[in-house]
Order: sequence, then structure tokens, then C-alpha cells
Amino acid sequence: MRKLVAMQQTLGSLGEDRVLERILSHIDPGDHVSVGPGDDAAVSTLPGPTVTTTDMLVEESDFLREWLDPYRLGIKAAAQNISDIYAMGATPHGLLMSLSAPSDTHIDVIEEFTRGLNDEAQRAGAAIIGGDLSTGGLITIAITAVGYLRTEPILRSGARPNDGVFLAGTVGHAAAGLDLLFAGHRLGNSDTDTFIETQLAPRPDYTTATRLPGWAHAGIDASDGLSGDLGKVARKSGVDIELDPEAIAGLAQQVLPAARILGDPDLALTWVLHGGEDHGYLVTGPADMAPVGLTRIGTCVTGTGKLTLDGTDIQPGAFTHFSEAQ
Ligand SMILES: Nc1ncnc2c1ncn2[C@@H]1O[C@H](COP(=O)(O)OP(=O)(O)OP(=O)(O)O)[C@@H](O)[C@H]1O
Ligand SMILES: Cc1ncc(C[n+]2csc(CCOP(=O)(O)O)c2C)c(N)n1
Ligand SMILES: [Mg+2]
Repeated sequence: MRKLVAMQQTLGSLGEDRVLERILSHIDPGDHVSVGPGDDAAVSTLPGPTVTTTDMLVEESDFLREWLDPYRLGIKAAAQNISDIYAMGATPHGLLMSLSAPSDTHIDVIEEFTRGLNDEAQRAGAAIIGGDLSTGGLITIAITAVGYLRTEPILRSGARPNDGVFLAGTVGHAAAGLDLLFAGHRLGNSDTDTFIETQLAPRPDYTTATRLPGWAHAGIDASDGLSGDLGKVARKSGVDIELDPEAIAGLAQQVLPAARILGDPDLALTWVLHGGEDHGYLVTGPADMAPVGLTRIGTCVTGTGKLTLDGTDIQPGAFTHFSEAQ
């Protein structure tokens, strides 16, 4: 009998209304939300200009079913959106969660996903304010994050010559985790856990991110990789960015153990320069007044939008969707 009950707990057997009830049972109400999930739309009063962003997670493109960990996927779905709000110098307020999954998906997957999403939203002081459900062949998640500004936004175009270039958080760990997962490694091994954990459930440094407004001239969250993302800052700002070889070597050192496990130490630098999904913050600003929590990794100089390391141009090698080269 117990087995029968367990077998019935699919989205298809429960139906949309009961699935929604289960989802809502894991959502904490937001302090500043007038109307949360349950009506036609959410109602909030934001104390400053609104900042909105959206980011998807799609099975096969962003994660594989064989390493699906729904709680961690919830964290990742929240983090990759909240991270863009902080990258603008804004404060997270709410998340909208749209989710499509096959009807034979067990309800536990959706409940665990919601718990992860809710917990990560709470870590950033935000609440889940609504969403939508649908059904389809692959698990597809689209999150919209809403935040607000207390100061001017931090743009990709604001870097100035003589700015220091800094990192909050990590780069390359999630890419190391991805290659470890592809090679068959899973959580449960102290040598590789930190990297796989960052791939499955990145935890951006929100505390340092809150110190950036008012100081940072430019910023971006490193989702696509340092080469691509810092390259965008250089191009949009019309400055050259010279990476500090020692700082980059220090970052590569952090992921070297994973590269050794995979039998190719050169992977370490590749992950650091081109790996995405850690959602570290890459920011520029006056070097002598940098807030705590930042690591100096380079300098902005007068130029035309190049990113260089040891005098060599670094071309974007970051992940892009629709690329037939992948
Ligand atoms: N389908 C779309 N319609 C309109 N604007 C889009 C669309 N896709 C992307 N954009 C816009 O293009 C810009 C870059 O999008 P992208 O998803 O690469 O964001 P990102 O911050 O660089 O990366 P990430 O989302 O991984 O942090 C954003 O301003 C985004 O709103
Ligand atoms: C199965 C699988 N294949 C590849 C990747 C790597 N990956 C997916 S999206 C992305 C960059 C950010 O994308 P976006 O700009 O959409 O936020 C990266 C590096 C993965 N996580 N899982
Ligand atoms: Mg971004």
C-alpha cells in the first residue's frame, strides 16, 4: 500500500492544483510583498527604481538528469538570477518561478527544488512572489528576479583607466565541477566536492556584493567565464584590462587539484579564464578604497577594449548557447 501511495506521487497523478499547494507549502512569505503567490499577479512596493532579470535552466543544456539534485538545482536557479541583480548594484526583492516538467516527475523533485530556491532567495533577503506551471518533455525552469536600486546602477560600461579590477567569490570552480561530473565524479569525495558543489549549487558572495554600490565603477557577474565577461566590461567601457599574472596563477592554483584528478594540469588555467557559472563578481573601481572581500586581479588602462594576460590578448573562450563547436 505504501509503495502504491509513493508511486502515485507524480505531477500527473496529483494534478496542477495539488502540485501548486505542495509548492506553496515551501515558500516563506516576503516581508515587503503586499500580495504574494495565489492571485493573478503579485503586488509589491519597491523603495527604489526596479531592476529585473531572467535566466533559465534547461535539462540537457544546463544540467543532466543523471546528476539532477533538485534542492541544489533550486539554489542554482535562484543564485544565477539574484547574482545579476547584485551585479547591477541593486537589492534583490522577489523571484518568479516558472517550471515545466514531464508528468511522470515525482513531486519530491519539485518540492526539493522549491525548498532550494526558497532558501537561496532568503539568503539574499528576497521572496518567491509567484510563478507558473506547465508540462513538457524536459525539465525547464525560468526564473525572473526583481530588485531595486538605492544608488546609481553599476554598468558594464563604467570602467575607467587606473581602476583596479577585482573578483568577489571564485572563478573556474563550477567549470571544474562540470568536467568532473562529465567524467563520472559525483558528490561524496572530499577531493572533488567543493568543485561539484559549485557547479550544482553556486553560492555567490552576496555579502561582498552589497558593499559594491557607491564604490564600483563597473561590474558583471561571471556567468559565462572571466574571458567573456571581463572582455565585455573592457569593450563596453573602452578600456584595456590587464590581468595580473600572479593573481591569475593563484586562482588557477585553487582548481589545480581537480585538473590533476582529470589528468591534465593545463585545465586549471582554462577553467579560470573561460569557465562560467560560479557567479563571482568582476568589478572595477578605485583600487585604494576597495571594500573588503575583493581580490585584486588586474588593472584598467587606456585602450580600445582588449583583455590581456602577460601582454597576450585573451579571446573569449566562454560557453555560449547555440554554438555548434561545443
Ligand atoms: N530573448 C531575449 N530578449 C531580449 N533580451 C534578451 C534576450 N536574451 C538576452 N537578452 C538580454 O541580453 C543581455 C545579455 O543576456 P545574458 O543572458 O547573456 O545575460 P548575462 O548577464 O550576460 O548572462 P547571465 O544571464 O548568464 O548572467 C541581457 O541584458 C538580457 O536581458
Ligand atoms: C549539461 C551541461 N552542459 C553545459 C553546461 C555549462 N553551461 C551551461 S550554461 C553556461 C553559462 C551560463 O549560461 P547562461 O548565459 O544561459 O546563464 C554554462 C557554462 C552545464 N552546466 N550543463
Ligand atoms: Mg550576468
